[in-house]
Amino acid sequence: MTAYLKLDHIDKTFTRGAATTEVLKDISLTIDRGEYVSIIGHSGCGKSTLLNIVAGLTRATIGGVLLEDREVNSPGPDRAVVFQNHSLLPWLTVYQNVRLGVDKVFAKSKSRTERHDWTLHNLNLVQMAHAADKRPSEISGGMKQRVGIARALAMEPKVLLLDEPFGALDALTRAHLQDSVMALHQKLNNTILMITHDVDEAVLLSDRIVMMTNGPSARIGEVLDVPLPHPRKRLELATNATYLKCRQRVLEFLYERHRYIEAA
Ligand SMILES: Nc1ncnc2c1ncn2[C@@H]1O[C@H](COP(=O)(O)OP(=O)(O)OP(=O)(O)O)[C@@H](O)[C@H]1O
Repeated sequence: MTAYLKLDHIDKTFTRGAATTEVLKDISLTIDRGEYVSIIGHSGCGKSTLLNIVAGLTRATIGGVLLEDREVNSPGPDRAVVFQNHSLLPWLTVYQNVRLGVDKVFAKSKSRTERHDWTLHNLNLVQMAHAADKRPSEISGGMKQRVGIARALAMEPKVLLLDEPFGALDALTRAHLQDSVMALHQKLNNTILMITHDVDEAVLLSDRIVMMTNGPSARIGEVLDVPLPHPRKRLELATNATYLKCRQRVLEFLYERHRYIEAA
């Protein structure tokens, strides 16, 4: 069986003038359809660079990405990205922000009425249909992230790329949104690749956690399976032995074996 998403021997070197920095070294990973995979690692190790390569926003120096056996060379609606800072267009309403993507992707395959219904359907999925006519400045940070997720889902991507989607939110809003993303994953069974700094978030949400070593020349240090059945409930997991073991394993990797050393 071929991999759904394959990161194949990726190296990435940035060059500025005479200076070159090798950020990623020989990254290989395969992700199955419907899997939720998180990438965790210290600041600056190259997580966003890797996600951008999968998104097609940055080219790998060596190696590449295959999605259903097709090489990824540019951005496309089959790989929708949700960034830490929502990136909604401020002059458009919530509805229009989602509709814009829907019109772009489904201009030929859906009628106007279908595109309207599909936009509302996706706003409903993230419980934001009630704010359809509001502008981004009129809604909270958590709500903006929900709209960003609706916009991404509305493109029916093969892979959803989440770049620290909860990073800018307060703890409670973050927990609510994590629960929503878990519920959406249960319902839609989408394939998700997420970057996070947060160990609990990684264990709570993921089927597998990819741990990166520190840069430069960051590699995949370890991949951990999280064998907890879905749906998961955060309160029950707090005392679950498997959860605690996974959490401990990631903490050991990050804070013992691959401690972050501040540049001098
Ligand atoms: N366009 C670029 N040109 C040169 N260097 C870059 C470029 N983009 C990223 N880098 C460098 O690559 C390294 C990895 O950056 P990246 O943002 O991918 O790390 P990260 O793990 O996502 O960090 P954080 O967790 O802090 O967001 C950093 O040293 C960064 O300075």
